[in-house]
Amino acid sequence: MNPDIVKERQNASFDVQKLTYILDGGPEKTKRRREISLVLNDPDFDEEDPNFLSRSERYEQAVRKSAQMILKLREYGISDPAEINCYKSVVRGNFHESLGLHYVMFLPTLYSQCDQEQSKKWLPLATSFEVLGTYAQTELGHTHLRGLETTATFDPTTQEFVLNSPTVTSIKWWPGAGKTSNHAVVLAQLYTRGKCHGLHAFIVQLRHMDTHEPLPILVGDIGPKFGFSEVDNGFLKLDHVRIPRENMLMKHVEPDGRYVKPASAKLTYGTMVFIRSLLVGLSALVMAKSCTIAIRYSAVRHQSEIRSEPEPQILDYQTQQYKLFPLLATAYAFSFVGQYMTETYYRISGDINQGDLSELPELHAVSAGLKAFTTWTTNTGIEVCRMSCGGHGYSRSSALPDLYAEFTPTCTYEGENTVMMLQTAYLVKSYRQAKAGEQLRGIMSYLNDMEQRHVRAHPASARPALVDINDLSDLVESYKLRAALVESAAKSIQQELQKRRSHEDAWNNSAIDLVKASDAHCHYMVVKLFTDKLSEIGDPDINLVLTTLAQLYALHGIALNSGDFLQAGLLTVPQMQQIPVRIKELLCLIRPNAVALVDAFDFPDKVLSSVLGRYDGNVYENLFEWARRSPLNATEVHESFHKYLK
Ligand SMILES: CCCCCCCCCCCCCCCCCCCCCC(=O)SCCNC(=O)CCNC(=O)[C@H](O)C(C)(C)COP(=O)(O)OP(=O)(O)OC[C@H]1O[C@@H](n2cnc3c(N)ncnc32)[C@H](O)[C@@H]1OP(=O)(O)O
Ligand SMILES: Cc1cc2nc3c(=O)[nH]c(=O)nc-3n(C[C@H](O)[C@H](O)[C@H](O)COP(=O)(O)OP(=O)(O)OC[C@H]3O[C@@H](n4cnc5c(N)ncnc54)[C@H](O)[C@@H]3O)c2cc1C
Repeated sequence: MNPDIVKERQNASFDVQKLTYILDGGPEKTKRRREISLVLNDPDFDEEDPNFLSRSERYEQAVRKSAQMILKLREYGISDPAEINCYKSVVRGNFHESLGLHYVMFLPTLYSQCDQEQSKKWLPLATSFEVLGTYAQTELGHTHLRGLETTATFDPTTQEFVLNSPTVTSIKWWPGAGKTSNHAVVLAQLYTRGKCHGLHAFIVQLRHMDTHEPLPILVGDIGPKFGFSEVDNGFLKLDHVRIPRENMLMKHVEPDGRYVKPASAKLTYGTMVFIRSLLVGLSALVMAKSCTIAIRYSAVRHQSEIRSEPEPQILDYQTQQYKLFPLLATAYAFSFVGQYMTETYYRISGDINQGDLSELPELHAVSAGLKAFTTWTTNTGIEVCRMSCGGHGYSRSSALPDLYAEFTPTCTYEGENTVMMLQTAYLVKSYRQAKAGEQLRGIMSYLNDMEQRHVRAHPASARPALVDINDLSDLVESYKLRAALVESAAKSIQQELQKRRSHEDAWNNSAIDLVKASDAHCHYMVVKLFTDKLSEIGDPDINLVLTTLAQLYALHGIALNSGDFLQAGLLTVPQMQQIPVRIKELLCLIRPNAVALVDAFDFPDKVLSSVLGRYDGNVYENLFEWARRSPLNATEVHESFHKYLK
């Protein structure tokens, strides 16, 4: 064990184990997660470091691992979805799996959209993995749902739907598992009795069940990408492919071609809402991994000097702390927001299953906004962690390049982040409702008293100081009032309308304000949820250290967005000047606990797969060992010498 890291752990002011329990949701859950993590010792999962393999080899290794996972899940009798998720995230490490789409999109779509008869047919096939599925929605030319071109036309004479990709732009593009799957949920515009009824989901068989040969359908892999090398993102061109009427999910077409409206057309989009909710938790997980790597490495790396010899740990540099500790605070904040998002998703989707759709718009708005907010922040955060590790952060052995490459598409997939932020229509609508005197409930209720508070551009000196910057509840209140930026967005729309612009143009001309308002709303939610969580934590030592992190998270966010807070007169200039001073004090308070705080995330070394983030801190000898395994070192003299240099 590296002596620096031993010393760091001795300095901790709280019980790491107890904090792990809080993150997991209780000691029982930690125990079970650790039991599941024992799978890492299973020799059947021994594998080559993917960084030393070609793309095709990586795909093959991933398929083998996916198949092993299925067998092992059966062998160990793991069937609870949360446990399956835990098991898979341990085995997957920092990479995706080729059967991922089957689990996260195909199966959930079947579960939520099959009627009884369809469930009876498809669920046994899909849960036994005879049917391997993907989710084919995006097309070469469009992702915007109303713009999708693939058609499904009902033919009452044969009781079939005819699926067709009429143009190049209508070819399905991106769905994972282009080579792996034999079925797809295909999203297509439904036509019956000559009328279009919008997007609906259909189950389409793509490949022969025994030989895996494609049916008369063009299907394949779209080629190498920025990351996602284990995943065969695919293309799919359907040329008048016929499927039985029973393959339409939620069956909205009667045998005579009559269309029966669903309770809400948006139920077809449910799987996207599910994944967006999951991505909030994934952001927390990846931010936590990145911080673990960068902070442990910063504790064992010595460089340069502060006073005179010996060289200090780089974690003692104030600037290093300023790079990493706000991200550490963010990892904690997002962990609690992830828990909230999961609970909210299951609560509201439970109501939806019972026929109560009243909270569907809120679930959509919250999951879309938080997905965008947390993935954007994490995406930037991983890169900060990587650069804070200097040159060694650039080596794939650090895992940070892979974490970035695998995570960055979360800002794009499942709804491009700007587009998701623009789903703030809901916020503006809520604001208008509140203005008209309606009492809002839930997370939007803060808009009820906006008219009284009148938060808007104001000379800061003209307003009384509202905020004690050391008081978290005051900071939450400030974020809440800043979230009233939605008022500016609503006003911008109003002004545009007064200029006789159409509603659509008024919307587009206010889009920057709308995204800002949405971002401020999400930021408020994160600060509030983090602060609320503190009241649940009884252990005084843990409460203290998490309060310090929450304060850092809130104040750092204000420092980054000082213009908003000053403009709205929420903070005075002298208060603003105190914030950097307080942030520096908080960095000093967090410093002795930094390693313990990342230890509490409890990532096994194999899951981190990072030489820099090793628990024992023995970085250098293992870095040398890792480099020696590089395929270029397989022979002392590389063949290119004989071919070209000699
Ligand atoms: C420590 C923590 C531990 C935790 C650990 C946790 C670890 C977890 C680990 C797990 C690993 C997970 C990751 C795996 C990897 C995944 C692989 C990759 C998968 C990628 C798959 C994909 O990438 S798959 C394709 C996704 N492709 C989109 O995402 C299209 C976006 N584009 C749109 O989504 C629409 O285009 C857009 C813009 C809404 C306009 O929708 P539209 O066309 O209908 O038009 P409008 O805007 O007019 O909307 C009309 C009205 O519908 C309302 N509305 C719209 N959507 C609604 C909805 N969903 N629900 C309700 N309401 C909705 C709207 O709010 C309006 O409401 P209103 O009328 O009242 O105003
Ligand atoms: C790794 C990966 C895996 C994927 N897996 C799947 C899958 O399994 N199944 C599937 O169906 N799809 C999948 N996708 C596709 C993914 O869902 C889309 O790429 C995503 O929804 C974004 O759409 P787009 O690529 O068309 O981007 P575009 O929408 O073309 O975005 C390009 C730019 O235009 C801007 N823009 C677009 N519309 C607006 C607007 N209304 N207002 C303001 N700005 C706008 C965006 O902000 C962005 O800056 C995957 C994508 C990736 C990268």
